[in-house]
Amino acid sequence: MDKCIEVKDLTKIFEARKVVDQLSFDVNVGEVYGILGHNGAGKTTTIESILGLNQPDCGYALIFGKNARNERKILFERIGVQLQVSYYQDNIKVIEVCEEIAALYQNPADYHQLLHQFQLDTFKNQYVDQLSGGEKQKLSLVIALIPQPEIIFLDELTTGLDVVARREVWNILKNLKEKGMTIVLTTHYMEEAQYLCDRILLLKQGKKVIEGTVNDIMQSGPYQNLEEAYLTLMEEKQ
Ligand SMILES: Nc1ncnc2c1ncn2[C@@H]1O[C@H](COP(=O)(O)OP(=O)(O)OP(=O)(O)O)[C@@H](O)[C@H]1O
Repeated sequence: MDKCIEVKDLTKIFEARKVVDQLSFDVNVGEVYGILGHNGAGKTTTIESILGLNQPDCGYALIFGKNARNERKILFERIGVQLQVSYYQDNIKVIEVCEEIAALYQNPADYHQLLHQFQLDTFKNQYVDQLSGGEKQKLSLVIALIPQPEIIFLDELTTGLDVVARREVWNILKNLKEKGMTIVLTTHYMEEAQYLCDRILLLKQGKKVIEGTVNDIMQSGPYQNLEEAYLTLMEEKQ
């Protein structure tokens, strides 16, 4: 299997505390890879290191064999990103954000179609800061998909979505996976991880607890479901 992301001994220190601690893992092309862990486990920091948004103190992270800090321009066209906190210009409308983002890429997706797919048609002329939390989440996924990326990074994408919207997003992500897209996501929803992820990494205080398919993780103990496995494994590794 071809790997498109390689993380090796990644360590990030904030204020003398290792929030990511010698973390190593690979993501294969076409895989949905989920990073799970309690609040503050280091999930976002790991993604930010991979994306070159922070400088690791030790180790490295590569996308398509390249360091995102040094080769941002080359990687830019190939990656879509949705982060937990998105900043938009003041007084900008949904359609204007999409136009601006699309203008940055050589071969952007048809954002009208994406807005339609995410049922955001009716909000095209609404100001972004007037959108509900869930609508903003959906817009952030539209924006991540505009580059027609090969890999998308989704940081708690479905947090704040209602049950129906969450399932719609799951189906969209399944379709993207079927078309060969690689997806790296973080989530606090076990059901979501179980439904979407080919492999899962459990992270605790920046360290790998276990990595594998849902089946691998379930078979690592006498667990009834993924949530029980998660709670037990996270508890054990004190
Ligand atoms: N710029 C920073 N300066 C200092 N500490 C930071 C900084 N960024 C993150 N941290 C700390 O690093 C730890 C890991 O944060 P991170 O955002 O990666 O966690 P997370 O697993 O994504 O959590 P959550 O599930 O709550 O989103 C936290 O304790 C956080 O307070």
